Amino acid sequence: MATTDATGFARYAWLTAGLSLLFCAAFTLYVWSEKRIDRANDLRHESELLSEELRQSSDDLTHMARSYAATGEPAFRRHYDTILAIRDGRAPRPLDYHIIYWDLVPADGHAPRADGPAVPLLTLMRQAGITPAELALLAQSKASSDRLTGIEQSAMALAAPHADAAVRAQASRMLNDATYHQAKADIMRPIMQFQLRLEQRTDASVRDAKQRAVWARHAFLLAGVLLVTLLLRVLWLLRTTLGASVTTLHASIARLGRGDFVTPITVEPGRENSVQGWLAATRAKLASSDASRAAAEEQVRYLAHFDPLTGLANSNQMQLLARQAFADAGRAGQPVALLFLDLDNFKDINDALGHGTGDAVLAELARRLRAQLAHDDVGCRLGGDEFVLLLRGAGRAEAPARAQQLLAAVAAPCRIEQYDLNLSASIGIALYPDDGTELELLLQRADMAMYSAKHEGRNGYRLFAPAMQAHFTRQLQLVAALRQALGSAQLQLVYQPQVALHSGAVVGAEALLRWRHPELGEVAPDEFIPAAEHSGLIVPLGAWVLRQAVRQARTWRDAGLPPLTMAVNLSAAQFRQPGLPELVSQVLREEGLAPDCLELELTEGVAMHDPHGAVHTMNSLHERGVRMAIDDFGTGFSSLSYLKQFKICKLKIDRSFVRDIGDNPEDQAIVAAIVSMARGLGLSTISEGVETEQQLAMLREQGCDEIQGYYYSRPLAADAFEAFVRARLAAVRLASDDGVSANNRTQARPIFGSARV
Ligand SMILES: Nc1nc2c(ncn2[C@@H]2O[C@@H]3COP(=O)(O)O[C@H]4[C@@H](O)[C@H](n5cnc6c(=O)[nH]c(N)nc65)O[C@@H]4COP(=O)(O)O[C@H]3[C@H]2O)c(=O)[nH]1
Repeated sequence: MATTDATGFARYAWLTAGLSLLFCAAFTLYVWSEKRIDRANDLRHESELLSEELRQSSDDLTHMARSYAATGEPAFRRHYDTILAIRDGRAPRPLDYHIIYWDLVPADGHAPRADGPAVPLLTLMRQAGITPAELALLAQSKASSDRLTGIEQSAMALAAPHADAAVRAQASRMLNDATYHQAKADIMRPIMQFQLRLEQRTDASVRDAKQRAVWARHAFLLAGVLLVTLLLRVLWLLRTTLGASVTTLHASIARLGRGDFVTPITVEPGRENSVQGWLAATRAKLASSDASRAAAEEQVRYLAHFDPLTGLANSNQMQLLARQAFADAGRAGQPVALLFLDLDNFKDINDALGHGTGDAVLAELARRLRAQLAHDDVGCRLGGDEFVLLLRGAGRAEAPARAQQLLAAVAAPCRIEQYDLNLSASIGIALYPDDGTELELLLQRADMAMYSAKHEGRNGYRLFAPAMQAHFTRQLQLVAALRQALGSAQLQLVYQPQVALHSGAVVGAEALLRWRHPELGEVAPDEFIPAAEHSGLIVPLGAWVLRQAVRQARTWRDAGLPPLTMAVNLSAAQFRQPGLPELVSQVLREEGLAPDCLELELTEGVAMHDPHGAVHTMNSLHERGVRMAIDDFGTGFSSLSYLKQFKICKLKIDRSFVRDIGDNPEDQAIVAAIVSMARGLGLSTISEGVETEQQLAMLREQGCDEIQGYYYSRPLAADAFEAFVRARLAAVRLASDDGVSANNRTQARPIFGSARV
């Protein structure tokens, strides 16, 4: 509708402009017509004056001639000549001189007016716009008058100043006889005819002009009325398009210009689609975007201090709140417990159920934690599944109980979406002021304590102890030294034989890493492997081990040793590397070893941490012909369904079940179950940590396939291992030559079993 109004408005505006032009044209025509009337009248008047001048000059000449004839007064004769000279253009024409000559002749005889140009009367007549026919009449009259001047001149010649009375009387008769009168009449007749014609012609043109003026006036009036009507229409349309008066509109725009989006702009009903309506809508939008901007700013302010997922304070805000809490506690002489809480196995939830569920778990966890906090305690989310809680007034006596409450709250049954989850957390506690007065230090120490809690089985809490600090310092020291040691002679591999129970032959070797540091001395793998895993160094370190072990296997094969399987430990971080299968293939290719000579050992925990990913990686390695074994089997929580899917060939029974197998029926039962299950799944078994003959006998009884342990040999340097294998081979051959089982011969006397390398 507004568009229609605007179009109508434009159309009417153009129409109005056109009509205005028409109005002006009509007005101009009217004025022009009126001027034409005036001009015609002026011309008539001027022409009449000129014709009158001709007649009057003739009369004046007659008077002068008669007066001179009667009186002989020379002045009359002079006047006569002057009139004639002016009429013929020989003397200057006095300014404003028309027909009256007498008023130019005052008593003193001086001319009263200034002189103008000398122009003959006929020339003036010609210039006055008189038609040729009319001019011919005046010329005829002028010619008659000129002829009469001949009679007059003759009469005046007779009446010289000293002429006698009879001569003068004769001269006067010449100027009054019938001939003279006839001549005079010849002058007047054409003038009369001229005046008649002039009258008729002028009347006609005046009539014409009047007629035109009437038309023009009517057109002008009509255009005026129409213009006013159109103007009113245009104004109405303008008002409709604007939707309000110009003043109201101006006020509305001025308000918006000032940034006032709050005061509403009123719109008359039905005028929503007008300029005022649009302004009102724009104001509403601006007001709403203003409100959105304010809300966004508020949100930004909120996000600067709070975690949007849980509504808890973020680390920025925690700094402020912690400083406040420590300052208050410092003044009051009270303790503050800083609890560092980390969900156990949260990564599994995220990986298995997705990040959306993970977020829901974190939100639920935050809700539970908040419910446990006193009003002046502080709850923060540092990021991920890490939370920090500041408990005011909680010292060494109270903090453990509070931590226990929090752990219980976390462990309460939890249903997120369709999942029933068992949540647990590990908490590290650092106390203000005992463990530090600075937030940074307390956080670091609580973090250490939390890691200790994780290390010791999770779902628990630990108070910070200085020993932890020593442990972490040692870990840092080891990591730094290990980084230096990478690729140097400090690192060596040793190889522990793996013996087939049924033949007593060495069928494989497990590669084990050794580190001798020039200052730290021999560092145990149980110490430096976790440090390497923690720091990520295990990835390059593991790659180095893999290449060294594969190279050694190839060297032994080239040296003529019987086929052996080289077992290499894979850490969790290595196993998670997306390029692991490619790396393994590359190393085998470059070192020239058949893939089935390599066996990668993966702990049960690592495999079950992300079973989906493990299946994928194992499939890829299996396709490349590489063998896989599960290390430390029995200590984790393998799901049988996954075990079925894993492309493995061997289970390595953990040494904790072997240690007491001779005396402990439970261990015997476990080992029997593992062996039987492995057979069921088509897997072989190897027992580690076999040290005694009794253990060996029990394992043979249970049907275990292979043995690894000090009973046969400690891990050996490469050349010692080679010697071991050759010696064992010779012993086995000798035994078979004697017809005695190699097992019977060798089991009682392990070879190279004396020194740990
Ligand atoms: N008490 C006893 N122990 C025996 C016996 N036979 C062998 N052992 C020890 O048991 C460990 C077997 O290795 P693991 O279970 O893979 O456990 C290994 C493995 O998890 C890790 N590790 C060692 N080398 C590497 C490596 O190159 N890469 C990775 N990722 N981990 C390694 O360090 C752990 C400890 O290695 P080591 O100290 O070499 O300890 C070795 C070995 O010396 C025995 O009869 N009695």
